Amino acid sequence: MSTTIFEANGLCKKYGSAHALQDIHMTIRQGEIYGFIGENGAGKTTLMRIIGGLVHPSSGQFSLFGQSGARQVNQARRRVGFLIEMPSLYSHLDAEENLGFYCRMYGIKQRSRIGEVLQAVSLSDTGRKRVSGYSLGMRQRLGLAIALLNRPEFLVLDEPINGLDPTGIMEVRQILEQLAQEQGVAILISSHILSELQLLASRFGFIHRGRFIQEISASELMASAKSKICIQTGSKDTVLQILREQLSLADIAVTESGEITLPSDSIDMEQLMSVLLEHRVRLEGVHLSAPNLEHYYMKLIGGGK
Ligand SMILES: Nc1ncnc2c1ncn2[C@@H]1O[C@H](COP(=O)(O)OP(=O)(O)OP(=O)(O)O)[C@@H](O)[C@H]1O
Repeated sequence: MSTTIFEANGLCKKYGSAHALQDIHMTIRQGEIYGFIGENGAGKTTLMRIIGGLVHPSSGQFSLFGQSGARQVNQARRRVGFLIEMPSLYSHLDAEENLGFYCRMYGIKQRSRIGEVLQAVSLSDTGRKRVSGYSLGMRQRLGLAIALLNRPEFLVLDEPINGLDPTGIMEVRQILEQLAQEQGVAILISSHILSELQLLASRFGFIHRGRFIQEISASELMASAKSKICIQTGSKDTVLQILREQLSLADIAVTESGEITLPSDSIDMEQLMSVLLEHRVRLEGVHLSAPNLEHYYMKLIGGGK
């Protein structure tokens, strides 16, 4: 079992009488990418702010790198990189100058680190361009570069792929995967883009209205539901008849959008295709759908069918 990096025990945060977080228990281990999922206002940022020392819990405890005393936790925070909301960027300065400011703030003397993090987030070629001319995606990447400056062993990233285009999202995924796999960095990441989190994270924690409702590993997610064959066709009745009567298949369903689904292990895909084509049915699409984080989440919070 790898080292515990962060552990929360009964963490609560109240704003007035409103609970932003209630009785949170969770553990994040070295080298894992932990996807933190919840609706707007669920409490994700609040937990991250607690880790960053920006907010104090109302009750409960947490440890960081095994440290739980206030002074020791503060020391331990030096080993963490944070991207919580957008960091303050000086818009009249370029990327290098902004990073230089944070180096001074963190007491990082090694100037070559600036070039390394700029390269890591693909901003090396921005030259003297001022941050005021940056796109949202470039600002996000500069924010990530700031979080990487201190060579963190734990990264806390609140919606780091917000505003990135598909290439930017893929680049960030590659950076994070590399950090976790090659350097054993633990990563806590929140995002509303669940399809991307599913590609990235090895474990998922679900929070709903301030309560931690479930945790599941990537492999448990894959085992949570059978993958399905999905058929889109203009000859729905004929296809249903073939599947039920000729192929004697059970467990066939029709979705609201008219797609026919059946368990992928009930028939060989090639056999299915050849029978359907033999009957000259009009096929608009046939694909395999794997268990999906979005469906899992919707079901979990009672929003799915
Ligand atoms: N400073 C504050 N004062 C009062 N209430 C707050 C404060 N900060 C957060 N809250 C409340 O705490 C709850 C949790 O907010 P939080 O920002 O942690 O949610 P979130 O899961 O990060 O949401 P989002 O996905 O929108 O970022 C919300 O109801 C929010 O309104």
